[in-house]
Amino acid sequence: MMNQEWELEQDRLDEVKEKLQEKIAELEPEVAQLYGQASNIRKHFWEEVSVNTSTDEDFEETFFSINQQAAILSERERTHEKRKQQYKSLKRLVQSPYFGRIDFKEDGSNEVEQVYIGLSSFLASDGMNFLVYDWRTPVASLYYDYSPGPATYSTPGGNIAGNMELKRQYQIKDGELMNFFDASVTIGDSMLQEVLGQGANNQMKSIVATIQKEQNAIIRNDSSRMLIVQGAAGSGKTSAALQRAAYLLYKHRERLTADQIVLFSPNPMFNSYVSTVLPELGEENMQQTTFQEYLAYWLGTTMKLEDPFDQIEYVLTQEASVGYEARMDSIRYKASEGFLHALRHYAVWLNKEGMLFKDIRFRGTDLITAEQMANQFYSYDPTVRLANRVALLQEWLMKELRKAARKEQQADWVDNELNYLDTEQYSAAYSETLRKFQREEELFDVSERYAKAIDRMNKFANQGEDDVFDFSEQQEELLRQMIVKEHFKPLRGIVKKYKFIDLNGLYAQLFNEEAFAYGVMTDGEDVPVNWPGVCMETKMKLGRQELFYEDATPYLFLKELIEGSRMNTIVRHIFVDEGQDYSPFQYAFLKKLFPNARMTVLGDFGQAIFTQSSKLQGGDSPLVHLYGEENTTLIPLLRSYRSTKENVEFTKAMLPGGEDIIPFNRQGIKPLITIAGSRELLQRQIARDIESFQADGHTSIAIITKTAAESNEAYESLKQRGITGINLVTRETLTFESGIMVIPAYLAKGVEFDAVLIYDASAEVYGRESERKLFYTACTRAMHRLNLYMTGEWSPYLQTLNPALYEVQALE
Ligand SMILES: Nc1ncnc2c1ncn2[C@@H]1O[C@H](COP(=O)(O)OP(=O)(O)OP(=O)(O)O)[C@@H](O)[C@H]1O
Repeated sequence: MMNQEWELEQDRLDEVKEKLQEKIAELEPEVAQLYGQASNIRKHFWEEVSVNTSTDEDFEETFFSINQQAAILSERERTHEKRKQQYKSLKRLVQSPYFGRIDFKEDGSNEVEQVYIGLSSFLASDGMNFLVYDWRTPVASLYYDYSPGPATYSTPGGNIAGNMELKRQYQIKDGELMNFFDASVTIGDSMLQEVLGQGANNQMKSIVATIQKEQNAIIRNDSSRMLIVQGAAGSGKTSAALQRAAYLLYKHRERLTADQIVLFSPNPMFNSYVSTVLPELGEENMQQTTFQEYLAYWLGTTMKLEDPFDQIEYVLTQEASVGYEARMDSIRYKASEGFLHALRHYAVWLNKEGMLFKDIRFRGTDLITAEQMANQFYSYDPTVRLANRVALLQEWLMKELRKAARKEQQADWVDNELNYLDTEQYSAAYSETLRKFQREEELFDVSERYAKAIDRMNKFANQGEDDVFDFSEQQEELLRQMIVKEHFKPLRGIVKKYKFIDLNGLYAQLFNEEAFAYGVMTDGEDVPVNWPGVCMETKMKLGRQELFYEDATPYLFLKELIEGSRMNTIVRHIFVDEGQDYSPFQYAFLKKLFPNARMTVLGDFGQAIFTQSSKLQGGDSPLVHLYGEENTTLIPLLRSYRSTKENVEFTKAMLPGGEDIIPFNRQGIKPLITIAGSRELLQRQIARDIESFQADGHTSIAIITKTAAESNEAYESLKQRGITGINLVTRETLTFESGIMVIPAYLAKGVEFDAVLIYDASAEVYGRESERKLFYTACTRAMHRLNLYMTGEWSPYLQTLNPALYEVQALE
């Protein structure tokens, strides 16, 4: 029986491969021509944002119409692109045409349909018969959601119910059938066992062949504005996110393109780690960025920004320094919803009083003073929103500048500049001036006058010498205008770029030591305990034109309350990975920045290593408040796939609430705790263990440290001990390489290794309760092997563990 089945499957595979080859041969000549044409993907999506000075609705509408035009224009390009894509996916299919099959009998029908599922659909030449169904088609969801028996799937036309008679998984490599299993006869998921048993890679893999039911729910969710996934370490959050992006691109292929999806990653290295998944699935990559990149784009030219890794280094290493407690208070407070409300109220208060401006000066004197600006500003109708008033003031300032420029034209310094010109220079400057004028907006006004001048000249030709028009006088006037205009250019720049607003002053004004004043400005917000310290730290940093990481987003938030919000209406989906690491502020920001986007947040509060973290679920989750409970779906993931059962049992035991985590049943070796009598012994043992891991065939090995300084120490000591090919990963590292690496825990977020060595797990290093999650994050990076080393007292997180969960060895 089995042999017969095997033959049938083999024959079918051969047939499909042959048809695929035929189709490839047919497309080849056409595609050869199209190659070399670069795809046209938008790189900096925020360059396309615009300032909103009117109502949100107005703007959305304008943008919508612009979008439509752009869509038509790019349609042609897309057709070419589709051809190339089709060709590429056929090439991929030939290697492995499908990975699954279900036999489905629809209720009321006598026929059993065989549905083969692969990376993309492939139709027989009659155009009717699906030889392979794309894994994202509605019918394919049966494969992920059901075991044989009654099953239902939904289509745009409604639900279809029936009976699944068979569910089969295939392993096809390089076009060869290696194996297949029927779900009804295999115990456990052997396919998944095999995939998870493999080594870690420096690139994330696609998981389409083994997507689990609860992951499928994330991938195919297409109704909620906000989808939150709270998932244990290694539960496949990032994997699900990437397959979800591929799913959305497929489902909405007529109107959604890859550049309308943006992924926010924890660091640039992570971007490189996940960048191959979508292309592997036959889709163009989505846009990937980090929040820091966004901050730097808008603030980086005027302020020196601290990044989140500087901040965490400070938090982890500077406990003994003066002002530490105040800074911690400050970080917590500035990430809170309370501060968000405070800033919103502050903008309302500024409508009545307190706006701060900067004098506009010219050649050493005040042209328009801050006081004049304030008077003008507060003369506008008080019901006009802050940003709109600023826009009015901006217009007024432009007008004032034009007035001042006219006055300035007769000034002595202009005479001086004119006098420097000899005849030749003079006429060259004149024609240059004219040319410039013709290019500029004010052309109308000037050319009108010029036309009049020509007119008068013509009259002069007719009327004789008496009525001589002094052409040189006109030339001079034009030149004077131009000279002043050139000198006023920076002033216009100040106005256009809102530099007449004292933003630093406005932000600093909030941090007036008097809690009472703060309450007045923010409609009664309370201040944190260490308020004077918070105020001092903040103002000191601002005074140096620098911003702490915790200040950068609120500062930008205030800037936008004043200047108008920037928004991008093109992007339709945002994915935020490691979502627990973002503050409520950052979420408020993303919501504002992408008004037309749905948000998918993936995270794990168990790995919340930053002080400003947000809870993902529960009544106090800022994420649930963002779009309201009715628009939010929460999907928990409790099964952990990355690590062996032994590793998961060990790590979950140190996490409060970890008892809910369910390890995938993959057997391995218990974590090993090595206690060394000295640092020397510890380092020597680490070097030995690395070699033995390598001998066992583990290619990706990470020595995980707490801080950058510890990383340096580990790196140097291993080099000295003759371990070669080690990469020291710092926050500047852009690509994720496999091999041996030394890496601080906060940079190892989201990635995984065959073997993890925790460089120093003693209480001296991981002693504070606040660092428990950092430790947990580090340990959960291990797929197969986890070793921990220490010289002194054990970290308290380990002391309380059941000794049956680990092995211990002591070195003297
Ligand atoms: N359904 C699946 N089939 C095969 N492999 C899977 C599946 N789900 C998860 N994995 C694997 O488990 C590992 C962890 O997945 P992933 O990195 O997506 O988890 P995560 O929840 O984002 O983890 P963390 O929060 O710890 O960063 C990866 O190697 C991934 O390929």
